[in-house]
Amino acid sequence: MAQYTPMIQQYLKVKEQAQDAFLFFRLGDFYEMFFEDATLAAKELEITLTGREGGGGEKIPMCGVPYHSADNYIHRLIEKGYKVAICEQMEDAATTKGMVRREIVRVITPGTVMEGKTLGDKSNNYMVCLTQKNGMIAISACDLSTGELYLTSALYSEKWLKDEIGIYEPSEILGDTALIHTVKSELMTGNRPVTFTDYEKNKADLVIEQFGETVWARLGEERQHCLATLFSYLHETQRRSLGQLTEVSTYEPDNYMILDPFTRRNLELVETVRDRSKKGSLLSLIDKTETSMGARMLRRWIDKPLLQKNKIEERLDAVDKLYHQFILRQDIREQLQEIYDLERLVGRIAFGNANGRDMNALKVSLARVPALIELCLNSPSETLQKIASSLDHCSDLKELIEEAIVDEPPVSVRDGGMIREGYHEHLDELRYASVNGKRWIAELEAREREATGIRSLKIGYNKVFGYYIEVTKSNVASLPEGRYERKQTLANAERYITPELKEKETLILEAEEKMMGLEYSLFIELRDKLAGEIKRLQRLAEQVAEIDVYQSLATVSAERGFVKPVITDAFDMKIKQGRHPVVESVMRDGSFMANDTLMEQEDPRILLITGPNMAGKSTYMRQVALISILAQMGSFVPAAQAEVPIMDRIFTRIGAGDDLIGGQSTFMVEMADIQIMTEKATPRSLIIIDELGRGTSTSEGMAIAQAVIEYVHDHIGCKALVSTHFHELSHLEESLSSLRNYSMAVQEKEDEVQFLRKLIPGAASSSYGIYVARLAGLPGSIIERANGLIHETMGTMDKHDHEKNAQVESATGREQSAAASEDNTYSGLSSDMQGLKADEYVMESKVFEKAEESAQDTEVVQLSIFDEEDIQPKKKAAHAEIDPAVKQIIKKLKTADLMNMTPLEAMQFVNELKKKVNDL
Ligand SMILES: Nc1ncnc2c1ncn2[C@@H]1O[C@H](COP(=O)(O)OP(=O)(O)OP(=O)(O)O)[C@@H](O)[C@H]1O
Repeated sequence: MAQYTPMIQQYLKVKEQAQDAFLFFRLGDFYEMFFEDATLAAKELEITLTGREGGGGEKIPMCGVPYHSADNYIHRLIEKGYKVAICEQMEDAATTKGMVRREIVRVITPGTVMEGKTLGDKSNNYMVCLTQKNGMIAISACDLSTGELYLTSALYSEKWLKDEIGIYEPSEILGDTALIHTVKSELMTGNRPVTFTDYEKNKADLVIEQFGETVWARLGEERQHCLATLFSYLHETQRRSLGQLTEVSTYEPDNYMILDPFTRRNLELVETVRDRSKKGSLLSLIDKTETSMGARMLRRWIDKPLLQKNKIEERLDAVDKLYHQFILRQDIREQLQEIYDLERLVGRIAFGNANGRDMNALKVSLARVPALIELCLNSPSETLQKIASSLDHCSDLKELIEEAIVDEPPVSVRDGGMIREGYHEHLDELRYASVNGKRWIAELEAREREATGIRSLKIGYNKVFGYYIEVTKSNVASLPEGRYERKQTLANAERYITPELKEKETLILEAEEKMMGLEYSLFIELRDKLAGEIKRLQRLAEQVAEIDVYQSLATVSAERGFVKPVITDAFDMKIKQGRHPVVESVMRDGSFMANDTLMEQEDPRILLITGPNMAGKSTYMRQVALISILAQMGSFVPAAQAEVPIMDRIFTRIGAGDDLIGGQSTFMVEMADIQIMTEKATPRSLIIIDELGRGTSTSEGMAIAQAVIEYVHDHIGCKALVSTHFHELSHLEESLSSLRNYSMAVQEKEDEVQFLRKLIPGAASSSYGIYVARLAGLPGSIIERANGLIHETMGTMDKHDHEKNAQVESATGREQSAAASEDNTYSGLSSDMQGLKADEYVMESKVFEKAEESAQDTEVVQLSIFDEEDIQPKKKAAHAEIDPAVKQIIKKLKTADLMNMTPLEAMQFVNELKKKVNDL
């Protein structure tokens, strides 16, 4: 340390307090960065890296950004997930002897950013804090820019933790090291990077100071601990009081329908699976809100559909009343259009970084409130009337701003020009002095021109010399001697001052300085006054948001022909002519095929849907889920008629290959999810499984699919929609009393297949995979070859007449090998195993209920081999001895009781064996 200059020493001392952040160190008009900060910032911000003598001989890496354009650079770093600590000069450099004191005044982090582009137009920016205590996990989520603060807790469950965090899509997560470690690898959040901070300090007194003893005492211990941790961090980074956090909204996780991150994503509730864009999601379809706080509230409603019938009905009633009132909706929208983002405006006022323009935006917004109240009071909706009659006009606050702030104030709050004339007497006097002084100067210019006869003489001003008289060089000789004191020589001109000019200058500058100081303090006084009324303003923002959401839902429902659902406490779901709102919206008018849904306690409770690829199975299943979600959030639904029971959870397992996360295979993820489903689903849940078991071999996949369906049927007893490409599973209809086969209708004409997109009773007869492959434009040679293979298989199957095999065989190469082998037993397959070290071994296991011939329980093992070149099974020479290791594995498989294993166990067992075969 000693080798460095005092300034660098000071830098290093401050930097110790902000080790995980870039330190923006104020030096005059610049924020400078040094050492590693400088090297990295130069790279990230694409600015020049220089060096500075800092003592110790070597040059210290340095880079800097101008104070006036720092915001832009700060936000670029924040967007990349970094933190930025702002270190300011705490003393006036001009009047301080020695080193100016410097301190960190705020640490801006991705979760605490209050301004700038980083905050998307409408969406929230949450920071989430995770803690655990007494076997409970607590989560608090805070958006400093809007003043929202949510708090909840539950018994320790990793699944719940991930589900809940997924809803907030936080940009920053802090708290308990172990919990952070748990969520870090698998977090399903939006496109933004997430910043993680292990943070375990906590300060209860900060929370008590913020919300009072009573609120504190009402919180459970684990929640207290969580808030105390969050506030400790906020205090450390923001270093000021957080007036915008006026309330803590606690909630119980089981008050809302549970939608895990996979389900939210699969159903494309807020963004699409393909490119994670908002466009194409359910939210973007139903978002006709006019205000940002309305848009955020709508998003919260989608994230957390309600479970209480009366609350849902209250919302539905408001939508219903507006649905039928086109003109009223228009009028309400017109008022809302003029209302700015109240939550963020108010947030900035409380935080202390609102400027004159923010004040005026608030004023303009408040001006719309009386008309909005009037409209709602006269609406036929009791809910809207209720909101309107409790709505606070805040017109006193509007008047305050109106009296104080000019119509077009500047951005900066320090340069004056904000306060209206007549607002403050002394300010007016100072202004008069300054204006008079300037007028005097203008007159002086005219007088000097006349006295000297120099027409081009002018009076100018700069920061260094103040006011001066400027004369071009060619006219200097005409100046009278003695009166002018030369101050500056330019290429073509000379600049002079006179004692008279300097005297006036002092008066003007003093008045201006005082004026700016006074304006600033008047502005702060007004801002503080408004900040003191923040609760009223926040309540107003929330009520405006709610009105906005109702008009949005009503507008969409009317535009898209949605109907009011009947919410029931019963079990049955009855949808007539249901539609997928988003798929329908992108289709030409009328071409979407509506389908009914009927699911009852007894029969049918589970719909097993077969049908070719592209037939519309996924669309159908998703539409049922979306209708439920829309209904429970209080919206109309895309159907001709709908009776919707309240669901506690929608669970979807859609086997798309795009959900590879954390290095797990799709199949592993699928199985882990199914395991959670078996644990969590209740009779009031809706389960949607699309193409279960696709990620593994046919026989395994089908065995698992069957076992899962049986489990859902016998042990969970909830509604389920299951689509499968295993047509063989349709036999389940015979053994499971509440399961019915359905399929998506197709029409065959000669060589053509037409998808009718109609759900019909009964299983599909064919999968038309090859037809779809042709539609997708696969080369003719491949299509021909595939057709050939199918026929070959069919021929072999006929020959063997293996009724039991009909369950497992499909047109893939693997199965052909097994079917074509002489016998599906150990000895029959043995010949295939010889000399195939270089080939891929694929092993499949299948348990048949009963071997018909032997009339006793038997396990049949199939081992088949692919040749890598053409994925075509090849029979190999049958002489050599079987490898003992292979024998062992086969034995193990033969004795394994696969059917009595849980799906996860079965999968692990088979994977283990596969690995052994591969290791041979
Ligand atoms: N009810 C419908 N009316 C009109 N078009 C539909 C309907 N349902 C689906 N489609 C169209 O068919 C396409 C395929 O639908 P979907 O993905 O649901 O089929 P799928 O049977 O699940 O196919 P796969 O098994 O290949 O996933 C959709 O993208 C949509 O354009």
